[in-house]
Amino acid sequence: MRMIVEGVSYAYSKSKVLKDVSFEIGKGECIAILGTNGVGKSTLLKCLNKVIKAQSGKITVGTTNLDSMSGDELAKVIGYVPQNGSFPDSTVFDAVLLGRKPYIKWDATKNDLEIAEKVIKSLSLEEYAFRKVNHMSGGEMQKVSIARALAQQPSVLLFDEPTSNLDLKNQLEVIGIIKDIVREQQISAVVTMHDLSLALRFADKFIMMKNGNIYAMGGMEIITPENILEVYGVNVSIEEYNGHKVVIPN
Ligand SMILES: Nc1ncnc2c1ncn2[C@@H]1O[C@H](COP(=O)(O)OP(=O)(O)OP(=O)(O)O)[C@@H](O)[C@H]1O
Repeated sequence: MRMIVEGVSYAYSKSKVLKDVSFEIGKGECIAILGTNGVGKSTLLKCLNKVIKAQSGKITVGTTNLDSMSGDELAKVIGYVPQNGSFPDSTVFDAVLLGRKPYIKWDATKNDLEIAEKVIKSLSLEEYAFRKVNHMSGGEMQKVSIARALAQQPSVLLFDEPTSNLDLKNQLEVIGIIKDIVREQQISAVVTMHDLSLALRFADKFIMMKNGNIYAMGGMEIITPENILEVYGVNVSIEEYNGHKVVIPN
């Protein structure tokens, strides 16, 4: 479903973090949100999921304004994977099944259990399924968080640095899975990222943030040494290697 973000602003007490941010995400699109530490990427994701309420602006998914949705309605439409997700004291299977909560009326149905099982398999978490989630490593927990959001089957997925705790193989695997799901199910994903080369492999669109606003937005063509210097203050070269663009600090 299409998500339209119009003029979103947010301040924590007096410090303005987001200033009039507007953009759109189409079906089947992955957008990478880029920018320095503290620029407001996580704050933006939290506003998109109503974890915090934007002080001005409007966010619509399909034709529905987020403000008019109940908690369960919102959870069926938007899945959010925070930077450091927390879990109740449960097994991995039950933690993933929690993603089905907005759909469950009394007890989980066969369909809910099958969805949880399928998602666990797709993220290669089978061998952990009956382990306690709170006894897992940071990277394993990050995968469980992602699995829980996928089990929710939302139209828009929001990921806050989904690869920050993952090793190289898992980074590529998780990014690949997100991309495949977005394409196959024609949903949308908004992903904050620090690794520009990984973002270039993954995203269809990029938003570069600076000073609480969007500095540049568009396709791969906006990831230029000039924009990177302006946004991150670092001189880089962008080279092509094996068909992939990579960002190399000079
Ligand atoms: N709960 C809060 N109360 C007050 N200030 C906050 C709060 N959360 C974040 N901030 C401030 O808002 C600004 C934006 O934070 P945010 O977490 O959105 O940045 P970010 O771009 O996601 O950073 P990072 O890349 O380091 O994760 C920062 O200056 C941060 O210190």
